[in-house]
Amino acid sequence: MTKKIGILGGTFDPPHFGHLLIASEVLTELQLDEIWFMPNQIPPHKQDKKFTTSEHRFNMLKLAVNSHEQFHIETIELLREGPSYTYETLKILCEKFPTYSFYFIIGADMIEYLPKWYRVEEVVKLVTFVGVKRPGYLMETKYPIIEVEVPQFDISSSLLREKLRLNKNTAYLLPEEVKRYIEENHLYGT
Ligand SMILES: Nc1ncnc2c1ncn2[C@@H]1O[C@H](COP(=O)(O)OP(=O)(O)OP(=O)(O)O)[C@@H](O)[C@H]1O
Ligand SMILES: O=C(O)c1ccc[n+]([C@@H]2O[C@H](COP(=O)([O-])O)[C@@H](O)[C@H]2O)c1
Repeated sequence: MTKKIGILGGTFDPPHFGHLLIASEVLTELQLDEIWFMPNQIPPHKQDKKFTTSEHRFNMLKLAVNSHEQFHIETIELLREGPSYTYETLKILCEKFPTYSFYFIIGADMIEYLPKWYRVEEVVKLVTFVGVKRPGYLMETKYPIIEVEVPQFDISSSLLREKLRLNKNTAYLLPEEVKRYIEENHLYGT
């Protein structure tokens, strides 16, 4: 069976409504069958930073995507040790699902960073990149990208980590279930 799959790769530390918004908009605009949220083990470009454990990031993502029947989690990168190079991942997924077409969703910050991706020239042959705007970043790139217009939402995991650390209001920025999980597990200084 052929399927059109959108992949949203990320660190999801924590997942927020910006992630869910772009996934939902791309799903409907491109008439995809499913979105696979794909948390990485070690983001290739942030190898020197510290992250919340894979287990907590996975659990939070599960709570975030639970209520949407076309949203799924792909754990391939979480199960692989070392930096999660997208090229390595996509090679495996394309072999495993030869009849699927993959659409890799990235925000404008990542579009700027694409020239530094490991074997990006090969990556563009494996997937269609779908770019979405993000406040403060340009959409310009020499790589082939489909742009999907989404309402811009100036929110990031870094902003949320900071707000949670300072015990500031996070209502309407992330799902309540995720917020509850963060508090119960005392993540981000809560
Ligand atoms: N508010 C947003 N608008 C558009 N794209 C977004 C938004 N938030 C995240 N993305 C995109 O989602 C993907 C995964 O992002 P990631 O999990 O790293 O979250 P982040 O908010 O960018 O995190 P951090 O602040 O820690 O860098 C990336 O392609 C990123 O560009
Ligand atoms: O493969 C690479 O070289 C590469 C470099 C930077 C980012 N990525 C991937 O791009 C996605 C978004 O990254 P991030 O850091 O915003 O979570 C995520 O799936 C990363 O693994 C991939």
